[in-house]
Amino acid sequence: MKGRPFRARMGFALAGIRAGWAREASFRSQARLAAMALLALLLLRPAPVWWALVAVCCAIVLALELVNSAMEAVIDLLHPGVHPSIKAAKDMLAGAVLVMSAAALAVAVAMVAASGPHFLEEIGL
Ligand SMILES: Nc1ncnc2c1ncn2[C@@H]1O[C@H](COP(=O)(O)OP(=O)(O)OP(=O)(O)O)[C@@H](O)[C@H]1O
Repeated sequence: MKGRPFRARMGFALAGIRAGWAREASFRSQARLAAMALLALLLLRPAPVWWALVAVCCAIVLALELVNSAMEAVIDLLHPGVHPSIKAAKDMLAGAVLVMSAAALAVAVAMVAASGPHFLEEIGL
């Protein structure tokens, strides 16, 4: 299975994103929030650094969500039963997504605070 051509590996990665979308409601919710962030960027048109910051935050949250789902799937396959260590592992994975989501929210608030006044001025308010 190793050493496949780049095109095939890209296909696997896209299939992974499609699987995350199809199987995980939380991935779909985070993807919708990322789309709203893009809309806010298009409306507010802040400095380029904000585009980069928001893009990196959205990408990390979505990537963590995929890692979370992948780990959960493997854990459930390897050990279908209930176990306190599995609870700890799954809760830590969820915690990782929460930590990054909080950071992304902070960046979004800072971006709106920084570029909101300029936007209101532009539209005459
Ligand atoms: N096999 C298990 N053993 C022990 N605790 C588990 C196990 N599976 C899930 N849990 C715990 O039960 C709680 C709910 O987990 P569950 O996976 O149902 O919901 P979730 O974390 O919201 O995931 P999802 O996003 O897939 O709905 C969590 O605290 C989780 O750690």
